[in-house]
Amino acid sequence: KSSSKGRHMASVFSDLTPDEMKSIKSFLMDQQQLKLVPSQNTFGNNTIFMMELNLPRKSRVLNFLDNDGPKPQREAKVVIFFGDQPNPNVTELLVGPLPHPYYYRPITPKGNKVIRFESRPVTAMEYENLQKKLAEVTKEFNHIIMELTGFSFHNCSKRCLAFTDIAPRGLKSGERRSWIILQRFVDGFFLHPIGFEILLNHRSLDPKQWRVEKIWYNGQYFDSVKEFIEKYENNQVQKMPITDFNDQDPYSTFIPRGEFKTKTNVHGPKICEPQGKRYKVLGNYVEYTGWSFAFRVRPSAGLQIFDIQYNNERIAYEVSIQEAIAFYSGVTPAAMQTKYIDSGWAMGTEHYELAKGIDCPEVATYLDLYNFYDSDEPVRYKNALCIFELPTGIPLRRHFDSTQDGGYNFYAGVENHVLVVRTTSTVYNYDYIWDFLFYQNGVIEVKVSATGYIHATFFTPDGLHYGSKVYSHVLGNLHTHLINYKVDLDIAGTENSFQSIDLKYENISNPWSPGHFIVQSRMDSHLRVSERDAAFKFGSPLPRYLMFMNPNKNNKWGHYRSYRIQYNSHAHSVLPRGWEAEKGISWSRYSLAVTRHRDSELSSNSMYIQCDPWDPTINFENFIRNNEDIVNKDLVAWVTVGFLHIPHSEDIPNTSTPGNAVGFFLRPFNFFDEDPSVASRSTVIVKPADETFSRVTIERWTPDVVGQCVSDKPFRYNGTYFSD
Ligand SMILES: Cn1cnc(CC=O)c1
Ligand SMILES: [Ca+2]
Ligand SMILES: [Ca+2]
Ligand SMILES: [Cu+2]
Repeated sequence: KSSSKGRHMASVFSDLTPDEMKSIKSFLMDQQQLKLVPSQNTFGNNTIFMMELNLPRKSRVLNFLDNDGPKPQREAKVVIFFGDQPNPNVTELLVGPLPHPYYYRPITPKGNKVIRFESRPVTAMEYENLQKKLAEVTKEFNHIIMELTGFSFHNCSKRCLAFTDIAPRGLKSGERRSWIILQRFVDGFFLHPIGFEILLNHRSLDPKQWRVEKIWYNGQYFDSVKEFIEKYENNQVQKMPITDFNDQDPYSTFIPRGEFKTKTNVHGPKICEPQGKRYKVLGNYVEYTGWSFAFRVRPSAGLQIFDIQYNNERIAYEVSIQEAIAFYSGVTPAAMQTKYIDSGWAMGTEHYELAKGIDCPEVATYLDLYNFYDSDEPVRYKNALCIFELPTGIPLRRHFDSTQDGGYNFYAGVENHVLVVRTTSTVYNYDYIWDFLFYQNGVIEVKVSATGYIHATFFTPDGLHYGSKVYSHVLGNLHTHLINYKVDLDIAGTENSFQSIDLKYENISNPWSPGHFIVQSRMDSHLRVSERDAAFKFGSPLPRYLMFMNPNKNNKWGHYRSYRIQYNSHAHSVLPRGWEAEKGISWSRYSLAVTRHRDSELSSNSMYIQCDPWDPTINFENFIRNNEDIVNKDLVAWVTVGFLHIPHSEDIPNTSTPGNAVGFFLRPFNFFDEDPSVASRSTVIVKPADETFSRVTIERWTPDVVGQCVSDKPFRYNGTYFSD
């Protein structure tokens, strides 16, 4: 397929353009019956909250991609906040056709469930009101906050307070009351809790009705502001003054301090492309070595890669981020309540500009992304996605064929390069770096690295059961990060089966020494026939080989063509099955679950679960409840990776990426007849030209001289240990 055809095909997955967003908005605003008003109005109005591409059904897309069928109609999914209704609710509308829409209809959630108004994500307008309310309610005890901390919400100049609201917002469906942590508003304010946490009920559509329900200060609970003030004045409050703040202290900042043994005040190595780019980016379509694929970035969860092909053969229809959660523990009410479900914070829209040379190499291709989320216009996020080719610094393959006497028969090696597609999500304190890597040997790596600031609470001595003290009065709270991915592999077609392989010991008579026994391992393969049979709960070991295979297609050697899912993860579940908020993240019960592909089971995530995990709009458990047959069917793997994070002093000022990356590989297993990287021309073969090894012949398929950026000397090789 030509690059221009590839680009045309990939456009079926491309995100809404700013022009499409504008025309959808003006079409909907013209629909009088919807009574839509601009989004920065009050809560009691009907507003457009967000819009995104509505993916066409897979069968229609495949008909377009594979059979020259018609291009599926482009449609959008638009989320409306219906505040101006007797029963305020959230409704999703299907709007089309694009680019000039003339119809819309509600998308009915499974089981006709109404999306409760309380389950909507918090908007900028709600935050403005929360900020105002906090200023208002703290006014009454501002003198106490000042006395204890020197910081305030009022006339505060360089000594202001910030806040972090945590979620879920209550204890049962229909509630909207958030614990709010007060912090000093300085660089890295997440690391500056001052000891106050406030429970604010903000369910009412009229912010005047919002009420403080509880105050927590340094280990004590109070039912009202009045009770707190009275007890404080009667010396019934355990005070923990923290007025010794020093604004020269770099603690929570990125400012360098200390010295290394060797200097770092000149540039380190950089990536360069001496003969130009070896990949193509055409809109949302990418070609690199044998690979081609399409991508999009959805507002809730971010990057999705589609139609991944190697040598014009599809390997996966979709590999995409579904959800990222961080569930915490602690002794303060905010810490014990924090169960972040980040698609509910629109992590797919929180992709800010990538810094050249730090977030991605200088030479990367940078693309802008557009969101229509909690705004009245498309908003451009400049350089928010990057694509680059990276030398991994380790050979893809190599061999030094020694003669064992100081000489050699040949040296050969293949340079290892990988194409990376990267976005980031800064979800308040945390920064996730999302990578999809394409290796030349047919391997795909999917990886998330966590960095940013930890979520910290005020230190009280009992907090030490739930984390580490990382500064005076600051506890880094333990939490588990879990990330769920959808992996819709289509191995040599859509009809696939799923098999696990592990080893079992056998004890057999030794055929070459009667009376002795051989104990060895033997493959123990297990075809998984139903969804339950292919749902692997955390707590039981995951078989080591997890294979998507096509039982109708063999490679040259008679094996079923397969791809293997290989984990790089240290995850565990976060709550007992069925316990309250756990119902909203039932995918997290399983490290892996393989289900039948259903267009009605497009995602495991929903933006509404963070604010209502108790009665979730999507329940992943329902995907496997009907325990469908999965032999020779279109299958999807739901992969959960993650890690336990017990913060420690080296998380100050930031969690760093080394050791904090998890993910998985998709590796060919008898899919090809040999390693497809044999097509790589980044290969060098060296052979001695004579018996004295004084001359060598070098075979290579790339220019002799790399070019200025690495060295202006040609590649040389000797290989012996007896010449210089
Ligand atoms: C406020 N918030 C929501 N998610 C995060 C990052 C994960 O812990 C922070
Ligand atoms: Ca099913
Ligand atoms: Ca599939
Ligand atoms: Cu963490």
